[in-house]
Amino acid sequence: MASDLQQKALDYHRFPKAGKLTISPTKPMETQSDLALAYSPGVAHPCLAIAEDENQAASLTARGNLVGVVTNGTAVLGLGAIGPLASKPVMEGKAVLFKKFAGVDVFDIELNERDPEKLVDIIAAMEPTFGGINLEDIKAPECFIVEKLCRERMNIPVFHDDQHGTAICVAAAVYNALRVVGKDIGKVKLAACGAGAAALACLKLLVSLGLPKENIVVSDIHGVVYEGREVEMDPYKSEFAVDTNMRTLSEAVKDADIFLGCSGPGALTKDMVATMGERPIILALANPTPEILPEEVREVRPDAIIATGRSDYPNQVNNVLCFPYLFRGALDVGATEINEDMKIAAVKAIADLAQAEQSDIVTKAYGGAALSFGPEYLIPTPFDPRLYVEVAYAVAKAAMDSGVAARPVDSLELYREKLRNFIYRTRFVMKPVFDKARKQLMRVAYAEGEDERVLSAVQTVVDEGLALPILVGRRKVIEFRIEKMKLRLKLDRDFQLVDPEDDPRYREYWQAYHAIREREGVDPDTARAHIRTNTTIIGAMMVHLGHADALVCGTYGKYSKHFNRVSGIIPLRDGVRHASALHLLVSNDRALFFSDTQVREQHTAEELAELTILAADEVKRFGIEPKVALISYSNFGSADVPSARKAQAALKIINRLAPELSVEGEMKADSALVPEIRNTIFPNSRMEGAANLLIMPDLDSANISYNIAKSLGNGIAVGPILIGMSKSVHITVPSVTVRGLVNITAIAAVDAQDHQAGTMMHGLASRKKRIKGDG
Ligand SMILES: NC(=O)C1=CN([C@@H]2O[C@H](COP(=O)(O)OP(=O)(O)OC[C@H]3O[C@@H](n4cnc5c(N)ncnc54)[C@H](OP(=O)(O)O)[C@@H]3O)[C@@H](O)[C@H]2O)C=CC1
Ligand SMILES: CC(=O)C(=O)O
Ligand SMILES: [Mg+2]
Repeated sequence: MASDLQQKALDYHRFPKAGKLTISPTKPMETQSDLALAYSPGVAHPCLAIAEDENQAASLTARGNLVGVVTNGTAVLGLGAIGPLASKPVMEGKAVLFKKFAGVDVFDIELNERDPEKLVDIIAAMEPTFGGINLEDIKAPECFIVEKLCRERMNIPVFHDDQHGTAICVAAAVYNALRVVGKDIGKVKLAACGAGAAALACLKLLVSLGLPKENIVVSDIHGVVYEGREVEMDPYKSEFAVDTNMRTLSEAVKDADIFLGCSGPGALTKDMVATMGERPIILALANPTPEILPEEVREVRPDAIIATGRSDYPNQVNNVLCFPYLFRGALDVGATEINEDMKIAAVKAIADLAQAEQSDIVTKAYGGAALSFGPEYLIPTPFDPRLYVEVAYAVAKAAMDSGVAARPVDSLELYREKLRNFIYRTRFVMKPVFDKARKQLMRVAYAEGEDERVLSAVQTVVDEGLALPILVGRRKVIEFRIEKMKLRLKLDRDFQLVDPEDDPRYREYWQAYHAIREREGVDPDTARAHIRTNTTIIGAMMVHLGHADALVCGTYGKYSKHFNRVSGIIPLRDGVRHASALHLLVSNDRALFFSDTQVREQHTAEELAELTILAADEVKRFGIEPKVALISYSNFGSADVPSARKAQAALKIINRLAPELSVEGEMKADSALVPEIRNTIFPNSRMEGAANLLIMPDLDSANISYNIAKSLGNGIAVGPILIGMSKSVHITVPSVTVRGLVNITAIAAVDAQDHQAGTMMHGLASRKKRIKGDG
């Protein structure tokens, strides 16, 4: 297992390109004119503007979003002083986390310098380069000096992540854990193992939150840090020295309510844990190997609440929950430092997220109800997209309130909106769907099982544990292509096969198919021929007969043909008149849904209203609150054209059937997407902010606008998602990519789960019944 991880980690870093980072330009450099602007002579102008007013650097260069992750490699994770070069993978890792989780750019700087004062000189000299400095893995006590002097000398945030990032997450976890066990922070006893950067900062923050200092006993490698100790002491440790006869960690741990480990592997034993107080809280945070493993704790103390720094156990208390978002907030308002108010704001935001009542949207975003506040969920998971919004917002606000924001935002509400937009990029957009798909594996049939894109996608589906694939296709062809493509797929282990040329269910399928379609001109011979030759029909029959939970088809041929075949077998959902298709486009700053992009050429007002409600339900599956705009050539009655009248009528029906929906119209696309434009012409819009679901008047406009948006931007397309069917059937398009097939598989799987559980969103039938009931 360990060597498997080792090999995987080495391969991950080595291939396809060495390391984890690259630099990519944000401006075009295609023409001579670009060259003249980016470099000499044009570049002189931004230089002179900054020489005149240094604040201009924030808008003329990347500095305002650039953080230096700086180390000297003296306390690299729990690996010790392995040196600056060996620390580089960790620093590149931090850089990737900054970028992926919070859009912050990072240069990782590994310095060959152990002398704290010289280190400060080097770091301070880099101030013109950066908007902030994240000190990393510099050992105590030098790190305290480095941080203090840098903060004094520099006018940008300097933050030692191992101290304060860890402390913020620990404080949030302890605060929540105490709530779970019903203990008072003012009365608990804490034993700390490790008296370095992380441990001492955690203790300071906990004391400032009300944990009495006299209730804390700290140990390091030499045992308890007591008053009068002379071995390996420094002023920072001395602050926590207590007047006690205890000399060992075992003595300190006895009857303690909390163990805080920021030391090294295996420092806490089962025997020690056995002596702790009732319902002990154990934070074993050394990385990569904690002070004790959760399973060892459970052997002796099943009543314990356990957190580690690792991602493979529940309750990952790791500074990754904090540093990307804290810097996001600080940079966005040009904070000159990170002060106590900003840290406390981050603690509160993180703690509140785990405790927050989860709306059905958030529950869906986490793939079901599993994550509810309690012993196994004290603190949000690192992939929780809400961290980005809530922590950055809280920190930016605290910076502004405490007067350290050099560039305060005009409106905190608009700022929050901007943060929300960031997280809805594909990684986050698809994640809730992927998580839910993994929870209960569905059997997904692929009608074009011989297609190489399908085979590649199925490899990913198997690797990521998203579904149980069933390939429809000829055995020989599939086996040959798997071999040729060097895939690792194995029949029966990884996927099931339905071979149209040789399947024992042939007779059952054609007879059932004939029974469905005998009054539509399908005689037994035609039924036999269809089942022998048409894989979409086979796939749809599998779903109909319960041999598969979902169908994915459409990698070749016309959408309408696939749709006609599928809809001849799988009826519409109760209360739905017509199926429709939804496309999602995820760009850098937003997730935008378009409907109906594939199915019907024209819609009546009633049909438009119904497809809007169904599409909005689908949007909620992504954990996104739909904001719907009915798009037209006309802006709120500015033109008397049929599409405008249709949208106006549809809006009335939607308001009656789904009064809770945030929907407006009719409006032009720019009014929908740019609230400032809409507000000047129609200030009383019921839908606030930018729309994320665009309902187009007809198929042409939906498909054309979606394709233009897709081609112009660098957005990632998801879909089409077929909505309105009574079972999970999804028809993709011939241009689909492998990633697109993986995405639609997860969507089909989740759709199938909801159909099986009967948890499709409110639906039209129940809405219509309710309206009738209301009279
Ligand atoms: N989960 C998280 O988010 C984070 C976890 N950490 C982890 O915390 C640990 C310490 O990091 P950091 O504070 O930056 O490093 P420092 O080098 O500043 O401090 C390490 C401290 O741990 C003590 N220590 C080491 N091994 C043992 C042991 N076996 N028993 C008792 N004490 C021990 C050292 O004692 P002495 O002074 O006597 O050498 C020192 O006091 C690392 O494992 C790191 O991975 C750190 C930051 C964040
Ligand atoms: C997480 C981290 O920063 C550490 O273990 O050092
Ligand atoms: Mg660290």
